[in-house]
Amino acid sequence: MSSATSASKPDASGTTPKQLQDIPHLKLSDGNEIPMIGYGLGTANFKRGNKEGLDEKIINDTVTAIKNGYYHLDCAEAYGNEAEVGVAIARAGVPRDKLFITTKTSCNPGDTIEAALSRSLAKLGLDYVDLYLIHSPYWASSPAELQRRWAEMEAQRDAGRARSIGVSNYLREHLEAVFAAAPRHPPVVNQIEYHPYLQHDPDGGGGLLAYLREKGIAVEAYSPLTAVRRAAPGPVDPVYDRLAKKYGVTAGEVALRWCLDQGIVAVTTSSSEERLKQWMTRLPTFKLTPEEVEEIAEKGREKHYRGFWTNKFAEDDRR
Ligand SMILES: NC(=O)c1ccc[n+]([C@@H]2O[C@H](COP(=O)([O-])OP(=O)(O)OC[C@H]3O[C@@H](n4cnc5c(N)ncnc54)[C@H](O)[C@@H]3O)[C@@H](O)[C@H]2O)c1
Ligand SMILES: OCCc1c[nH]c2ccccc12
Repeated sequence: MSSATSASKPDASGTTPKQLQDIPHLKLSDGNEIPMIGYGLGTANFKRGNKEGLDEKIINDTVTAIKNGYYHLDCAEAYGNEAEVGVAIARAGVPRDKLFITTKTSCNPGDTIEAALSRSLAKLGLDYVDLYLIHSPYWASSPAELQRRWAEMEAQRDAGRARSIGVSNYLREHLEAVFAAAPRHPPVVNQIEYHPYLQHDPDGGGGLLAYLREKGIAVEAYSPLTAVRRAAPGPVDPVYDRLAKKYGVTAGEVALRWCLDQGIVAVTTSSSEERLKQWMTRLPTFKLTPEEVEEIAEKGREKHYRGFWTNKFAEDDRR
């Protein structure tokens, strides 16, 4: 099973806040380590339309995030901004081995994983990614297709072009299909929407979290701030507010800590430098007790909300 560590990544660039040393890392079942706060490029910063040329705002926001210690970047070919991220990585000047870069393949019909990863690496200006994910299982029409694609993912890990490989938005049934083929390199991560109003096991997910634990698959939570924003107001508000007051932080920081304190990586985002700084400096300074984690979970189970992979994506609420 993957486990949280406080392993630090000492930095040589001089741009890193001291607090980065305290951002926890999670040990994945393949032995690699992932920073438990990720900066997402898929909501506030995805590229709208088929715009030609580089979007300077995306580049600048990403440089700002990296310079504030967000060394784990969550990209995808579908976000249309890997070239901007590549420029930002080069401009930020942080050594490659200090960064943790994830991207995702859409598994478009007629495409191969090898070709998709080659395109992503070229845009990112990298020769490997730290984590390569299959963005969703919804392109597949049979278990055999999921198995064939997974074998292609394994080949990329063997080739050293993806240090770790995983999936996103997979339900238990999709993972069972992958495991039925006895993979040589099982998925080490499932990136899923996760917050108090979508805890999966009571959501028809068929014991997804328990299954992930059993298989040693780490959870990455995307949209961890849903209960303080898209789905607010709701039953967790008074608990978030009480704990925010207790720890001298914002409700958003309590929401992020709720993931970390369950050993779950939080993939969040913001284009506000002030907020990014606040998260990076304050998140390592407090911890929820197991009772507080459970209190939020219990209140969260009173409401259901899913923002992504419904028939309609969450409203565009870029901030
Ligand atoms: N794999 C997938 O299918 C998938 C789906 C959705 C998102 N993602 C990834 O996860 C990342 C994060 O997703 P998200 O944006 O939904 O995460 P999130 O829930 O953390 O929301 C982040 C947003 O909340 C805003 N915000 C932060 N603090 C706030 C506050 N106190 N009050 C109000 N608003 C506040 C931010 O400015 C930002 O726009 C994406 O960029 C993407 O990389 C992946
Ligand atoms: O991963 C976030 C959801 C998503 C899937 N495909 C996209 C394309 C653009 C922006 C977001 C998404």
